[in-house]
Order: sequence, then C-alpha cells, then structure tokens
Amino acid sequence: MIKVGILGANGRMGRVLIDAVYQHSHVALGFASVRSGSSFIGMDAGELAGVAKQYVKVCALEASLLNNADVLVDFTLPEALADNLNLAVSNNSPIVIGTTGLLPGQLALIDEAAKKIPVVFAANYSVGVNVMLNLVKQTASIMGEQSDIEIVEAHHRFKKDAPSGTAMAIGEAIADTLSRDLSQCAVYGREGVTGERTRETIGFATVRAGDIVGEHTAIFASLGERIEITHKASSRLTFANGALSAAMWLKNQAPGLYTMQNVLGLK
Ligand SMILES: NC(=O)C1=CN([C@@H]2O[C@H](COP(=O)(O)OP(=O)(O)OC[C@H]3O[C@@H](n4cnc5c(N)ncnc54)[C@H](OP(=O)(O)O)[C@@H]3O)[C@@H](O)[C@H]2O)C=CC1
Ligand SMILES: O=C(O)C1=N[C@H](C(=O)O)C[C@H](O)C1
Repeated sequence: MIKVGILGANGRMGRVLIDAVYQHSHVALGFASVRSGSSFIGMDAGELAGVAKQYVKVCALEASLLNNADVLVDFTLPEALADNLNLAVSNNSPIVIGTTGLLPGQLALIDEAAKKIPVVFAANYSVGVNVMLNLVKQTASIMGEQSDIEIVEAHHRFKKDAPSGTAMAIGEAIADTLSRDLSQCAVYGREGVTGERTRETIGFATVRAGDIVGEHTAIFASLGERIEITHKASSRLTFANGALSAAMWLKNQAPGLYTMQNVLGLK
C-alpha cells in the first residue's frame, strides 16, 4: 500500500484522483491539498470528490503535510509548478506531474528537480495514448517521409492550453523519428492564403467544445491513401488510474526524470 498526496484536489483531475484512490486497493489518500485561502479547506476529501467520506480533511498545501504521503501527484496549472517542485525537493518526495502547457523555463525546473528526486512527467497518463505514441513512431518510420502529417486534438471548453500537451508529445515523437526539429516544422492552424502545404511541416489543429474529455488523431496522408491513428478518452479516470500506477512505480525509483512510457515498460 502506498499513500499519495494530491495537489490541486478541487480541480477536475484532483477530484477524479480522489475517486480513483477511493476505488484503488493498493493506494490510500495521504492528503488532499488546495491553494491557501480556498473555501474547500476543512471539507472531507471524499465529499469534495462526490464519493464516500474519506476522513481526510482538505488542507492548504504546506511542508508539514508532505510527511503524510509517499508520493505527490500534481495536476495543477503551470503557475503552481515552481512552488510544488520546491516543496517536493525540500521534503525529498517523489512526484508525478500531469500539468500541461508548461513553458521552457518550467520544463527546466522539472529537469533540475529530477536531479534530486524521482519525477514522472507525462502529458497523458492513459495507457492508450502511450501505445499510440509507439504506433505513430512506427508509422512515421515507414511512411512519414512520403506523408503529410497532421495532428488534430479536441478537448472540453475549460481547457486553458493549446495545442494539448498530448498533441505536442505526439508531434515530438513523430519529429524525432523523422529527425526533424518540431520548433521549425510545426504549423499551428492555418488561415487565409497559406500557399500549398510543404511536406516537412507537421500541422496542428485544435477543437475546444463542451465536455470532450480528450481526443487525439495523427493523420499520415499521401496521394492515394491515408492512415489515421486516433485515441479517445471517455473518462478522466483513465488519466487518474494511470497516474496512480505511475505513483506506485515511482516510489521505488532513484532520482531521475521518467515518463509514462518508462512506467509501462514501453521504452
Ligand atoms: N497528464 C495527463 O494525463 C492529464 C493532464 N491534465 C492537465 O492537468 C492540469 C489540470 O487539469 P484540470 O484538472 O482539468 O484543471 P482545473 O482547472 O480543473 O484544476 C486546476 C487545479 O490547479 C489549482 N491551481 C491553479 N493555479 C494554482 C496556483 N497558482 N497555486 C495553487 N493551485 C493552483 C486549481 O486551484 P483553484 O481552483 O483554487 O484555482 C485547481 O485545483 C492541466 O494542465 C491539464 O492539461 C489533465 C488531464 C490529464
Ligand atoms: O486538460 C485536459 O483535460 C487534458 N490535458 C492533457 C493534455 O493537454 O494533453 C491530457 C488529456 O488529453 C486531457
């Protein structure tokens, strides 16, 4: 049995993580934290998540809480990352990070922290998307040079970053396979008289609508045929359960930066 501490417990993912812990037989809730001053402080974590009472009170995040958990699970927003990492490093706590939309400087903070503590960082904790990452690499290696490559993603209206972290990870996986630099070949949306498409570009298109949990398609199209590789998440529990698997795996790792592909043994 391991104990996890959930950061951002009142968020969409935070609540589902509490639910996933409640349903899990090998993970228990060490703490559930929210930002200081939040109106959720003092509430029972289970009630916050809409499941049975957990007898763990929602707290403001502070150093003394961290001793209640073996591994931290952070699905907050980029602006919370630096403080969360500082706390994790100062307490020597392994941390699973799911936050997307991070800037290069914030990614560098993760690299620094991973020199001192074990960190899993992944844009998508579902098993299916991690299988998809391998499928797009295989497809790119066989038909990538002959294909026009486009990545289409769709998410709920509340999502703050675009393209999604997963779309960017798919783009990186394809670009790496084809020895392209994504920062040079990515095209983010098109408008007006764009001219004909050049083969080397990797296009990204974003849909934001309603309550779509998360959908990603990679298109490899040539003249005469195309392959579309699609993943659709229908419940956030798929991300939450993946994150808990990552937490169980991470507890026994040395300091370093790992991905969900490492957790699943896919690379
Ligand atoms: N890797 C993966 O598999 C997945 C990643 N995600 C990513 O996880 C993140 C969270 O998603 P979601 O739950 O939908 O987002 P929400 O907006 O619902 O939740 C964000 C949480 O972060 C907290 N937060 C935001 N800013 C701060 C801050 N400065 N200090 C402390 N806490 C803060 C919020 O608290 P408050 O309400 O008080 O502002 C809230 O609890 C996103 O980056 C999303 O892209 C989502 C799903 C799967
Ligand atoms: O914000 C979300 O909801 C999701 N974010 C992640 C991303 O940006 O890729 C993963 C998932 O698709 C849901």
